[in-house]
Amino acid sequence: MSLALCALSHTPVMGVHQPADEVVARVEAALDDARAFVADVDPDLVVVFAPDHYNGFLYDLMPSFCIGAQATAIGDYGTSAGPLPVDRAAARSLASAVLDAGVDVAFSERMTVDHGCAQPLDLLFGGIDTVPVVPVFINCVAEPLGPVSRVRLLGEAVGRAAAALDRRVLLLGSGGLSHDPPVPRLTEAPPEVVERLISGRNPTPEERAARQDRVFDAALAYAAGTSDLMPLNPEWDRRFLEVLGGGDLAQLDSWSNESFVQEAGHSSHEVRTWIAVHAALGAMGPYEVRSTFYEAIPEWIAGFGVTTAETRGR
Ligand SMILES: O=C(O)CCc1cccc(O)c1O
Ligand SMILES: [Fe+2]
Repeated sequence: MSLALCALSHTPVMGVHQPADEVVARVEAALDDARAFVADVDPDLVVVFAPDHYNGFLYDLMPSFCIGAQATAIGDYGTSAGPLPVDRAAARSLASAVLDAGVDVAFSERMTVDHGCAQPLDLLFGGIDTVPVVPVFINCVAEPLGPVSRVRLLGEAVGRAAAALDRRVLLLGSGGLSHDPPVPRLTEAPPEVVERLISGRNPTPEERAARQDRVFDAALAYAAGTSDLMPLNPEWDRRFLEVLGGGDLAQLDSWSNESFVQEAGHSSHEVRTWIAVHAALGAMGPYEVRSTFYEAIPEWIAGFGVTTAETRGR
């Protein structure tokens, strides 16, 4: 058995409105490093920890965490659509081990995932259907959210269970870092938007296009400096990455949910996926970061990071 880690930011604006050529080249080089790392690991199972943006998980029933045994990607923002090749037996075994460990993860035989899950698979594997996966949803946007300590415990439980599978497992995290894109919030949205957050599954193609265009327009304004979206916070991002690299993840338990929002924006909660993969890898002993990249990219509304890591000594 072996565990390896790759965590990366996602952003729907990638490839649509590009930053300067040299920024794109640096990101491409970081992704090349990550792809080489993943090719070397040659995983036969990818456990992908991903948030959702009111596509698969809405307020009709919002779990904190959910493991999928069957899952379909919606193909938003040009990411791959269709069924994920979920290893159902592995999904069941991870879910029961996590429940045994005292973390009340939800379980789905009809999970829907969006770009949060599909984009990292597209970027690293060239599609969503090239390697068996187990998707693990982590609620990162729909307040109220539990404390990050629970995400750490989820990650540790998944890591121990994944290590017991006797497979070459890649722990893949998707999201963050600091960013505050225009995602509506239940407590502030007008009634028709609230209704969409509760029961707006399967929008029409026109509704989906309008939503995506709003995000693209917001990115253009943000890059032009004419937006009132909160700025990225590269200092916060680097501090966060340093804690993860150091391996003492319990340090994050004192970071309040409010502090994430105030310092790094609402969607910085997406770093919950990074905490989970590092906790999962760390559950089997000390780890070493193999490559790390960070750049604040306003054009993509993203504190953009790419990290690879594996168990020390491997
Ligand atoms: O579609 C949405 O609701 C939000 C899209 C979105 C935009 C910028 C950065 C992200 O991480 C992200 O997910
Ligand atoms: Fe996101």
